[in-house]
Amino acid sequence: MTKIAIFGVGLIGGSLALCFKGKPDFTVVGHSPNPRSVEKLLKRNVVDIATTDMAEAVDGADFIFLCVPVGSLEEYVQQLMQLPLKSGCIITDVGSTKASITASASAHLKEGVYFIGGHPMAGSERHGVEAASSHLYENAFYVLTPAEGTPQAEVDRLTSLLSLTKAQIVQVGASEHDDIVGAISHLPHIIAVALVNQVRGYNEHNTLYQNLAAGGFRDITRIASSEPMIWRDILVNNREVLLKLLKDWNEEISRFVHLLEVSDGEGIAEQFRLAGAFRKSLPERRKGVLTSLFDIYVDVPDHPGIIGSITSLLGNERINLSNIQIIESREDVPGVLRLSFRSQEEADRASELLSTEYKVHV
Ligand SMILES: NC(=O)c1ccc[n+]([C@@H]2O[C@H](COP(=O)([O-])OP(=O)(O)OC[C@H]3O[C@@H](n4cnc5c(N)ncnc54)[C@H](O)[C@@H]3O)[C@@H](O)[C@H]2O)c1
Ligand SMILES: O=C(O)C(=O)C[C@]1(C(=O)O)C=C[C@@H](O)C=C1
Repeated sequence: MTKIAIFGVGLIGGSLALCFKGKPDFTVVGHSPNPRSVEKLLKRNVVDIATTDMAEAVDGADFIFLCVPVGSLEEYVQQLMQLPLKSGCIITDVGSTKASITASASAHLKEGVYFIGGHPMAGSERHGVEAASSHLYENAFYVLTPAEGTPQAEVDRLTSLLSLTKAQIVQVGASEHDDIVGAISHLPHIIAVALVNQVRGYNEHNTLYQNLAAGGFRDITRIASSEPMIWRDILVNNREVLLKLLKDWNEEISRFVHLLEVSDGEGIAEQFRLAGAFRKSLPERRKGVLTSLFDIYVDVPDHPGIIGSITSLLGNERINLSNIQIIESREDVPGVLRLSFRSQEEADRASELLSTEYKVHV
């Protein structure tokens, strides 16, 4: 029997619980200090057992996942060290920063207990167990930051458990993790929030700003809706890295200020070319898709039955559709559908067929 205790069963902890629950010989215990949350976890069937009692949660646990906000992680590790833990128990966390918790947990560990920092590079702007999904981690990277001296056998044991998430596990140094994730996750959250607040200010005097905000604004600002307390903790924890990144960001913005001041159109185009080429090289990892797919994008009018019409058109021509997705950032404007096919030939046939009625982008 493998017992897994999860503290903080929200978006990330709840998604982990759903990956483990129901697997043969696994028991998943969720902990919350709030009795109402415990009831909710049981009602939603996310865990096998839910409790407000920390000692009960960790009693005999083989793995303990700390999925609470970054600012509470160290306190949790210290509290766990006061409790009887099973010999060989692995404590891990999912916090979005890794240097401070990896150092502090390693310093407080007791004999026979291991700490291995973790961070799944998947999530969303939503929060709470209501947003949890067993598919959240599929094909995502899941970073582990074992401190020096952690036996590789223990890292392997955690890696083996995490294979149930279908994520790709990678090991990175804790400080290197914070530098990189600061740039690709924390800085973008600051930029999104600052941009929304800039426009929010203009909108106070003219609500047309809000009404005209379309795909571009929505694409870049989705993450501005993220949970404030989660992000307060992340940004404060990684402040040194972020202060340096914001200096570099100011330089990037100053470059644009200069290009505009001197009306350097070619310079501006070059910035777009450089960014576009780099962005194109980013690996695409879509949830639940393990083999490569061939996509086309279709502009569709926003009226009922449109998806049915498209799938019927394809079905009548025996073109196999593997996946269909409404591009979320345009959810309430006439939208774009992404249609995925298993072969280029099918994607080409679909494109030819649908272009007679719709605007198709390949
Ligand atoms: N949201 C993301 O995209 C994302 C991605 C990867 C990692 N993370 C990390 O995962 C952790 C959890 O984030 P989440 O997005 O699941 O948030 P969430 O709000 O969905 O879940 C947090 C859980 O912790 C509980 N909690 C909140 N404050 C607490 C406190 N002070 N003490 C104890 N419990 C508390 C909440 O009740 C909830 O169950 C954070 O450390 C975050 O940095 C988040
Ligand atoms: O997709 C999102 O909404 C996220 O914010 C996920 C995201 C990210 O920035 O990529 C956010 C925080 C994490 O710690 C890891 C992933």
